[in-house]
Amino acid sequence: MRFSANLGFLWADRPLTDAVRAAATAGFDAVECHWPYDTPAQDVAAVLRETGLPMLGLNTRRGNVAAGENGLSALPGREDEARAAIDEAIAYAIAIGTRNVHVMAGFVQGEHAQDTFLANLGHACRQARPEGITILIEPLNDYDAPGYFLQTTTQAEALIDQLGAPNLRLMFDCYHVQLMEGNLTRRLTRLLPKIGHIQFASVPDRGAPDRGEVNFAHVFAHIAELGWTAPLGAEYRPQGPTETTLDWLATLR
Ligand SMILES: O=C(O)[C@H](O)C(=O)CO
Ligand SMILES: [Mg+2]
Repeated sequence: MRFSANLGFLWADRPLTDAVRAAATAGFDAVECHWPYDTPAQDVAAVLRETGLPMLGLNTRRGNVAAGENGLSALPGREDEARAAIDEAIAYAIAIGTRNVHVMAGFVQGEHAQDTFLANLGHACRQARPEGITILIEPLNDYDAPGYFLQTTTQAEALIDQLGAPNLRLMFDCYHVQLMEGNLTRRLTRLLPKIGHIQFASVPDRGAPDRGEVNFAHVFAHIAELGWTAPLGAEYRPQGPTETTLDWLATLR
């Protein structure tokens, strides 16, 4: 199994460039991040060259974070901002060689939200495709992100089918999926052709994967049996310094 350190949570107390170095030292095979925009892309590109780690993915900006926003792309009336955030994310991804951009939907419900999300995703897929970039959508659980537009893999699958863009895929975060829908291994098997990236954390406390209600040794073995070889994203909140939470890296590899 290969693993990617999600630097939105792991080593989140360090500048992004130092966090990349820490992930390389700890033995990760790749990194991914949430919102890298405060760090110049050329600095990130340089540290990725230095360490040899790929940055697998990044997110579009959330909007007005102080006002509690968590993405713009399903918000009716905010299309210009949403598309600017998408274009910015794709440009940043190109600059650092990242192949996945997660387009964040936002807190909103309803039919207009669905139409808006589909239209903005269409824009994202069209912009990203010539660059070889995949657009990801990720269902978030309703306990941590109440009212988020995209909450289940069933909903994400319907959106992917409806848009029909070859470079639109599902970010399957085992943590969110277990909380909302469960049945992880059957769901991974069925959805595999539509999955662009897989993430994990213990459930329900979003800690390291060697605890909680999900047996990740079993889930990871199943993912390997399915033929998935890309690094899996460790997106958990370390309780204490990240280095002290990495025993699982040796045992689950
Ligand atoms: O929270 C998550 O699971 C995400 O992967 C993310 O990118 C930020 O919401
Ligand atoms: Mg996630």
